[in-house]
Amino acid sequence: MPPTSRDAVALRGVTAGYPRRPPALRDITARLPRAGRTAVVGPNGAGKSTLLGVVAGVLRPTAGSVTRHEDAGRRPALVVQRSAAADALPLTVRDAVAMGRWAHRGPWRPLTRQDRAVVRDCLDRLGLLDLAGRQLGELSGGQRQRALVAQGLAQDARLLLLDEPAAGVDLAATRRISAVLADAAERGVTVVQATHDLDEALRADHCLLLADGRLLAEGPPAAVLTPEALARAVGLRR
Ligand SMILES: Nc1ncnc2c1ncn2[C@@H]1O[C@H](COP(=O)(O)OP(=O)(O)OP(=O)(O)O)[C@@H](O)[C@H]1O
Repeated sequence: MPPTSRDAVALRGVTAGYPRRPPALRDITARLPRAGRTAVVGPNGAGKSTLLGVVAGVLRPTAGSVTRHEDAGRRPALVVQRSAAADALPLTVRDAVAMGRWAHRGPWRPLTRQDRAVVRDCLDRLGLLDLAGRQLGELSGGQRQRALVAQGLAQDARLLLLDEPAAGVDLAATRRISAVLADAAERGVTVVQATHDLDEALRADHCLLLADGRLLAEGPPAAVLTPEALARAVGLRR
């Protein structure tokens, strides 16, 4: 089904990539349905992170267009995988989540009572209240990952983009993140997540399957993630 204005985001013929490299995405036409969860699936190097960057507006396509239909002046929230730079900063978990509110207040502005309530709620939803005073750099990988998801949630964006939010996270935390994202979608947020977890992808409302920078299939996850399509994606079948 081609993209329509009822979708949160429409990509049309998008080609994008990095300087002096062949395109990481080639001629992608796809839709991201509003107030639902979209899973972006594909092998390493398929272009999932690049697609999230293009949708977030941090990477400009070299051809084609990305239309975000429900921005209304609000920036999308992009949750990337943990970075060494963020880990090195002297931040508590609460500080890191509070930075999510900068999207509303501007950097370094004092938080309002409402901001603090949002931060507390996001910490609670990710099971981080007990860790709120700890330094981000002291957390385990999975705990830090939850803190980054909480920071994304605190931005209160209409469009929440997450790059493998459950990478390196244990089963209980994976379920918690999944439930938090489902809840956000029910509240009207358009949630898009890159994932290698096929069970998680099957819980989404919509799925994009990428391989080698191209869109192999798009639609309901169960229809997209067939054994044949997955074999094609990893190059086991033409
Ligand atoms: N900053 C960058 N500079 C140059 N090339 C990059 C950069 N980031 C990604 N690439 C290249 O773009 C292609 C797509 O990478 P991308 O990170 O989007 O894939 P992915 O599907 O997210 O992979 P993974 O599952 O490993 O996270 C790869 O060939 C990769 O080497």
